[in-house]
Amino acid sequence: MPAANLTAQVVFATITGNNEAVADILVEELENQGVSVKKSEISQTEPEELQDFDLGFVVPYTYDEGSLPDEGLDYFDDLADVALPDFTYALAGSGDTFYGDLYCLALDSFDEQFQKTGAKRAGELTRINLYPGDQDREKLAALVQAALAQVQK
Ligand SMILES: Cc1cc2nc3c(=O)[nH]c(=O)nc-3n(C[C@H](O)[C@H](O)[C@H](O)COP(=O)(O)O)c2cc1C
Repeated sequence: MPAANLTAQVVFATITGNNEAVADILVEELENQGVSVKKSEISQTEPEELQDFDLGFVVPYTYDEGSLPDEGLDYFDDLADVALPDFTYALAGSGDTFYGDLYCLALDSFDEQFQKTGAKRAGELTRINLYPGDQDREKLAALVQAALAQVQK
């Protein structure tokens, strides 16, 4: 399937803007590949919406002691009950390396939750320290390529 016929949803959570910047890079990289993209703030999004797309990206921040975004808790809980057999998802997010083992832990939590849906992850959990820089853009471009390769298999 040419990428031009594919659709993707990019769901993000942010307080200070770093994760929206990550989401914007993903949107740009996807659109550069001809994918139609819908960007959506997590508290305004139902996980069932993923069923309307070929690919899903979730971009959460991590807060106190490795916690999920508060405003994303409903989305997170409801995600476990959505059937996404063979759906391709990918995860990226900004945290702060200062937090050591808790660095970007929300990505690990979302990965576990997605496993319950039957969806398959593309690429690695893409952890970004604070605001995304040039190297992060390269990592995010690679993540998009991995997701497109998986969905086009
Ligand atoms: C009170 C507080 C707790 C935080 N806890 C974590 C954490 O456990 N792990 C982590 O990686 N980052 C943590 N961070 C850092 C944020 O995740 C990081 O600043 C991120 O870039 C914020 O994303 P946003 O700009 O999209 O809101 C914390 C930040 C604050 C203010």
